Amino acid sequence: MSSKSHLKDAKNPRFGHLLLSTSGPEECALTGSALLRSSYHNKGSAFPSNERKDFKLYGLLPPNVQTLEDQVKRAYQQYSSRTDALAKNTFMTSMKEQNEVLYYKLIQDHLKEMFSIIYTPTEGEAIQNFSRLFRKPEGCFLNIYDQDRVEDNLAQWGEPEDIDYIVVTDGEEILGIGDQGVGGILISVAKLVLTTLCAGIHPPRTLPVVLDCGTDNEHLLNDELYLGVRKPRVRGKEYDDFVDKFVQSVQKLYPRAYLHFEDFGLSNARRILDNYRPNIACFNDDIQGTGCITLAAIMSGLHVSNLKLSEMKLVVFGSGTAGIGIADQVRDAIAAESGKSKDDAAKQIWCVDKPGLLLKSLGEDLTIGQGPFARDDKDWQGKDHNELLSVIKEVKPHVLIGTSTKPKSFTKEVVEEMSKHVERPIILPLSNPTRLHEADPKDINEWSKGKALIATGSPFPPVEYNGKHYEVAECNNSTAFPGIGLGTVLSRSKLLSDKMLVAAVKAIAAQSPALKDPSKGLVPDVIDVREISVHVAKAVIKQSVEEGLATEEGIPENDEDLEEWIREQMWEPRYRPLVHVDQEKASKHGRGELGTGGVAKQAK
Ligand SMILES: NC(=O)C1=CN([C@@H]2O[C@H](COP(=O)(O)OP(=O)(O)OC[C@H]3O[C@@H](n4cnc5c(N)ncnc54)[C@H](O)[C@@H]3O)[C@@H](O)[C@H]2O)C=CC1
Ligand SMILES: CC(=O)C(=O)O
Repeated sequence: MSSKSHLKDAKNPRFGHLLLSTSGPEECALTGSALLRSSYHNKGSAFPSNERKDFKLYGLLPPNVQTLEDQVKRAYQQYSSRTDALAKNTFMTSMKEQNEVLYYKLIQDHLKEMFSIIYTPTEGEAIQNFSRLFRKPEGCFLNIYDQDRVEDNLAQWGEPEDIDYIVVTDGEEILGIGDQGVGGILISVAKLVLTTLCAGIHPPRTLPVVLDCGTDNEHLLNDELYLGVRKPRVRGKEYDDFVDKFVQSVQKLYPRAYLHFEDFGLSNARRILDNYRPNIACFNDDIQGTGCITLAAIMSGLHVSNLKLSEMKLVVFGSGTAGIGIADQVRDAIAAESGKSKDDAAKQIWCVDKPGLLLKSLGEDLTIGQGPFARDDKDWQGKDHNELLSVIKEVKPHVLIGTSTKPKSFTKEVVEEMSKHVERPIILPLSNPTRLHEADPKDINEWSKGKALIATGSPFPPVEYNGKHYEVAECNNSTAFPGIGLGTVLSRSKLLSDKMLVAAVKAIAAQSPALKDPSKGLVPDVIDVREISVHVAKAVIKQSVEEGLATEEGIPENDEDLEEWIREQMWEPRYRPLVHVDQEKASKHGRGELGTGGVAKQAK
């Protein structure tokens, strides 16, 4: 377990109200080797001599004092010596356990290169191998067979004001690789790493959680080293009670925390979101985050094609959590832009899944999310609706989205058919990991003769046609959820409303490089994501204030001040001076990690 600091609210001289502290000294009661083992406070070879003296570190470190930059240089050499992606990922996990500031600084300085290592696709591999690679636990493990302990287990992470952001998964539908049981904890960890990297959410104020409900993954059930509950997944009332117990405990213990649901299975994701959204500030990334980033990509593609949302026709291939999340977001945006009813707006969207086009006659086989998009059977009588290609021929869509996990399903024929009817087909194969993409952007580009506007779920290199280069944007919810979370956390919004999400989409779309140059990405590049997050957070905060949902009192009214206020509260990886406090003072803060360790309240 690494220790965490208690970041106190501080007065900002300029605005005169409370801010999360990002500067100034941090209090720490740990000394000697306990301090070196605290990943949040550890500076390793960068401890300055005064801190070596005050914190009893002499003799525990080699004599030369290094800068963070020196450390990054050394760590990057070590990272580069690992030859395969998974080995690089495990190296980074160890680095995080040893020194969080160095970990975040190393990634920040090599963001483009390391993003796919610490996130999809390589994190997917790490999750699949969780029980084999396991060395040190991170996060909160809650067990459906131990429901009475949920509140106590969660209470170990601090006092009511200590936690801002929780990511929780039940591990059922991870990153396109299905049920990973308890290994899902690593997606909660990875998404929180992104909130820090991309939006400056303070690492010690976050909490990754897995709800271990068993697994239906036979491979894991038969693996003698599997670390989770080795039983089939619990479903039905017992599952719902468990989720509810968790949510109620979070509300009781950490009433300020924003709850991010991640990678729940198809049958639960939407139900859970619909259930809690009216009452607490919560978010489902696969539904809403994916919906937001994809709508932003569509909006910038439509801008290039000079087309209005209300004229656009969209086919979604793979109508599960992400596909329907996108369909919802697009439908709502069409309705808002055109004044159409949601039902009429839904008529611009055709959803395809395993049985082919979703038709009303599928009845109870349709999920609650799919229902509103199912088409009248009579409109398709005598027409082939079983294959994607025939649906494309009939509908002649402007936009095709893949969230099916079916690789190579956007065939040459499909892409050629789309290109026949539309000047600039917008084609977004979003399934992760890379091997599951519905098509390779290089092929889409060739088959459409350079006309397609493409974005993908995982990173791809630029493509070329007739000597011209086209950037392939990564359309991944990682560009959306950190800024949405930052805005909701900073405004202490009671809820995350639809309008706050729309505001976020507009803020992302407005920053899309393709607006200025159509050969550039349809959504902003990850390298710019911190800046994008400031704009997204600003839009979210303003909307929250407008709807009377924000409870933070000191939000500046004017745009420039608001931006500065946001930036000042974003955590950055740099060493802050440490001030030694005694155990007695530390325990007043309620976080045991300020003490010498071994206290029940000691956090991660
Ligand atoms: N780029 C991004 O930001 C995101 C990408 N994704 C990716 O989208 C994919 C789907 O994720 P979820 O929606 O969470 O999974 P899901 O399991 O909820 O949905 C997948 C859907 O595809 C359907 N499907 C499977 N095989 C099919 C086939 N042969 N033809 C037509 N439909 C088929 C399934 O029946 C299901 O409805 C994953 O690969 C995931 O990594 C998900 C969220 C965000
Ligand atoms: C990106 C993401 O959330 C997924 O692939 O599921």
